[in-house]
Amino acid sequence: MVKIGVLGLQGAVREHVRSIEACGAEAVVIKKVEQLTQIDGLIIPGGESTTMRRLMDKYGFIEPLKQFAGEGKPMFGTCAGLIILAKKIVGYDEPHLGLMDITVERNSFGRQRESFEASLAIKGVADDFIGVFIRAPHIVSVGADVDVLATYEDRIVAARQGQFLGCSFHPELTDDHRMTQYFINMVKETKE
Ligand SMILES: NC(=O)CC[C@H](N)C(=O)O
Repeated sequence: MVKIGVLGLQGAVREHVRSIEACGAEAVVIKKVEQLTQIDGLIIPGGESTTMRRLMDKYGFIEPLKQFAGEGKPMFGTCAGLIILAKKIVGYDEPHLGLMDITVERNSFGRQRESFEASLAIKGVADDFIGVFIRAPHIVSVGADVDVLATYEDRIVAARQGQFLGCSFHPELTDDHRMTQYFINMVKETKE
């Protein structure tokens, strides 16, 4: 069985654990760098990217996570986690992990739409996936190696670049676990 880590510093950690377990995989909440050796893939959850970054610095996660990626291990960033993975963030000089070749914009769906749900067609996942968006970022542009998986109102909201998967919405907050399953399949394929 593959072991999927969920970065457990801040945000929707338990919800991802529940979704991973619903898919029949083992979930490990990652609170210490040493735990990274136990897992085959990592989910960086939604929450608040600036707070998460502060805790990543405090607990020394930045370099070890870059190394984890360097080993080819799959990583999935959802919402704030997507911002953490991105190479560029609109309005900021420096990225966080800077691993996935995308530019993201934070809180980009406007104040009046702080949170909403939308039905999405996600390539390789589902034609009718309910995406829960909470102060969500969107992907402004992608590099040549990045596959756009879903758009909403002409904005990119899910993408994949080889070992990296990212989405603007929270795929762990409903009982539809197909997006989580898609990531688990990426992890299985990498492990084989
Ligand atoms: N639901 C979320 O993860 C929101 C992301 C948050 N707006 C941020 O910029 O980090």
